[in-house]
Amino acid sequence: MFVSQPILRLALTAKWYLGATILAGLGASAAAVGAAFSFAAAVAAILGSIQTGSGTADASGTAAMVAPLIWAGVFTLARTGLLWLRDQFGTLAAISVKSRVRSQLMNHLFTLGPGRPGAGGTQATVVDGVEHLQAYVGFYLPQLVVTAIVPAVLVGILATRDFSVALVVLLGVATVPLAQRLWNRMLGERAEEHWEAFSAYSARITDTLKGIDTLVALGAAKRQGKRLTADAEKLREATNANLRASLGVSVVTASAMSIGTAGATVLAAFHAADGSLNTADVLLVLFLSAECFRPLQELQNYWHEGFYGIAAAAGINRVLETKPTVSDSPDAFPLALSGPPALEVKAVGFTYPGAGRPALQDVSFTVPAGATLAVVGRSGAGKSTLIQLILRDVDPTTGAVLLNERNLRSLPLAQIRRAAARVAQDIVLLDGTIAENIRQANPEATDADFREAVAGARVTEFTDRIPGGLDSPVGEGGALLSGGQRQRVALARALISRTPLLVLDEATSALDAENEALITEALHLGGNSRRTTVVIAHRLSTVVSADLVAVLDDGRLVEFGAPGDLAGQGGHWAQMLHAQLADVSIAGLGTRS
Ligand SMILES: Nc1ncnc2c1ncn2[C@@H]1O[C@H](COP(=O)(O)OP(=O)(O)OP(=O)(O)O)[C@@H](O)[C@H]1O
Repeated sequence: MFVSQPILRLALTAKWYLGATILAGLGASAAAVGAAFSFAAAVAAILGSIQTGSGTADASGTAAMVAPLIWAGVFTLARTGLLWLRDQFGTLAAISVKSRVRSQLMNHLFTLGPGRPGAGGTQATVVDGVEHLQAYVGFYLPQLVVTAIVPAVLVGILATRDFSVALVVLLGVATVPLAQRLWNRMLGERAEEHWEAFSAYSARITDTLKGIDTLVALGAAKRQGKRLTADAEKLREATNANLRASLGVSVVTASAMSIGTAGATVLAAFHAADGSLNTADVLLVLFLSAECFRPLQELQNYWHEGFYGIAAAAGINRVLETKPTVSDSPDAFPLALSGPPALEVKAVGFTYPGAGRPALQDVSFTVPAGATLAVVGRSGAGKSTLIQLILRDVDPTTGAVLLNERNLRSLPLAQIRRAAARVAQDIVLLDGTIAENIRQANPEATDADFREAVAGARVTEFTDRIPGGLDSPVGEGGALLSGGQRQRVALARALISRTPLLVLDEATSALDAENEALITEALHLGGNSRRTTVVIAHRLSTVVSADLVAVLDDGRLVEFGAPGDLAGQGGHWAQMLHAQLADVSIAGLGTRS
C-alpha cells in the first residue's frame, strides 16, 4: 500500500465523490456475494429435486430454482451498474482533485517570487504530474478502502461454511499487503527517481524549444540533441528500474492469489468428498474465495496505473513545500496611500544566498514623493538587486526600504504588488491581442484611460499601420511584435495601471531616440508627477530627464544628487556623461565617400 500523505490531504477535498466511489465498490462486492448465494440456492434447488426424483430435475425443482436465478440476475445487473457508478464517481473525484491541485500549485508559484523553481520542471509537474494523479486518486485510493473491508468480511462468511477453507484464503489474502509493504520503500525511491528523470527531460525539451533559434544560430543544435538523448536514456533506465520493482510485487501478489484460490478449491473438493460440504456449498465457497481476491487483483491493476501519480506526487510536494522568498509579517497592515509615495533606502545591504560577497552594501538615499530616480552604474554594480529590494521581491540582509516612512516588511505584500508597476527589459506578453495585454493591467480602466495609455506609450503609432490595429494578436510570448513594439505595449500596461510607484528596468532600451523621448514625456519622468519612478537606464536622454541620479559601483552608492549638480563635480556620473557624449560625437561624425 502506498499512500502519499500530502496528496491524501488534497484527495480528501473530494471526500463526497471518494465516499461514493468507495460505497459503489463495496456495493458491487455485496452484489457479487448476493449473486453467489443466489446461484448456490438455485443449484441446491435443482440438486434437491434430482435427489428426490428419478435422476432428472422435476417440475417442483425447476420452479424452486426460478426465484434464486432471478435474484442472481438482479444481483449481477446491480453489480455491473455499481461498478459503472464506481468508475464514474472515481473519475469525478480525480477531476476535482486535479483541478484543486493545479490551482494550489499555481497560487503557490505566484507567491514564490524569484526563488521559484525553473519553468521546465514546473511545467512537467503542473501539467503531466497532476494528470498522473487521475488513476491514483480516483481508483487506487478508494480501492484501498474496499480492499481493507471486503476480503475480511468474506473470510468471515467463508468461516461459517468451512473454517479450513477460510483459513487458506486468509493466508493468501494476508500475503499480498505484507509483500507490498516490503516493496514499498524500494518502490518509493524508484518513483522519485523516475519523476526526477521525467521532469529533467521535460525541462530540457522546454529549454530547447524556447532557445531553438539561438541553438541553430550558434551551431549548437547537435550538442543539445546529444544532451536530450542522454536525458531520454536516463528516463528509460528509470522506467525500467520501475518496471522491475513493480514486476516483483506483481509476481508475489499473483502467486499468493493463485495459490490461495487453488488451495481453497482443493480443500473444498476434499470436504465435498468426505461429505462435510454439499455441492451447493462447494459452489458458494468457490464463488466467495474468488471474490475475496478480486479487490486485491483490482488494487494491483490500479497500482500499476496510478504508479506514475505516486511518482508525480513527490514532484508536486516539492513545489508545494518550496518556501516563498518573502512573506507577509503577522502584524502587517496597509499603508494609507493617496498619492505617489516617498521612497527611502536606509543603510541597505544584500547578499544573495550562497554568494561570497554582498551585491549591495550600506546604500542610503531618499526619493521625494512624485520624483524620478535614475539608477546608473556598470554591469554588476547592483542596479537590478536594488530594484528587487524596492519591489520587495527579496528582503534586505541589513537596513530597510521604506515607503512613506513605513518599512516594506510591515506592509501586506498584496498592497506592494498593487502599488507598483514594473516594466522589465525582457518583456513577457501573454497570448492574446495587443488590447487584451494592455487592459490586463487594469481591467476596470475606462476607454479614455485606455486611449491615453496607448497614445502615451506610442502603441498607436504602429497599430494604426497594421490591419487588425489594437486587436491584432501578439503571438506566443509576443513573438509577432518587434522588441520595441513589445516594450511599448508593456509601457502602456504600466501607464494604464496608474500605480503610484513605477519601476522601469531598461524598459526603453529597444526604442529609437525619438520614441524614447516622447514616451519619457508621457511617463512624466521629471518634474512633479502622479507617480514616484525608479528607472534603470544606460541612455543619457533618460537619465538627464530624471530628478535624481544614484550612481552604484561594486554594490556601493558612490554618488547621489540632481543630474545637473553631479555633472559638474567631475565624479563617476560626470565621467559616464563624458564617455557617452564622446560616443555620440564619434557616431555623429560624417564620412567622406
Ligand atoms: N541570483 C543571484 N545569485 C547570486 N549572485 C547574484 C545573483 N544575481 C546577481 N548576482 C550578483 O550580484 C551582483 C549585482 O548584480 P545585479 O544584477 O544587481 O547587477 P546590475 O547592476 O543590475 O547588472 P546589469 O547592468 O549587468 O544588469 C553581481 O555581482 C551579480 O553577479
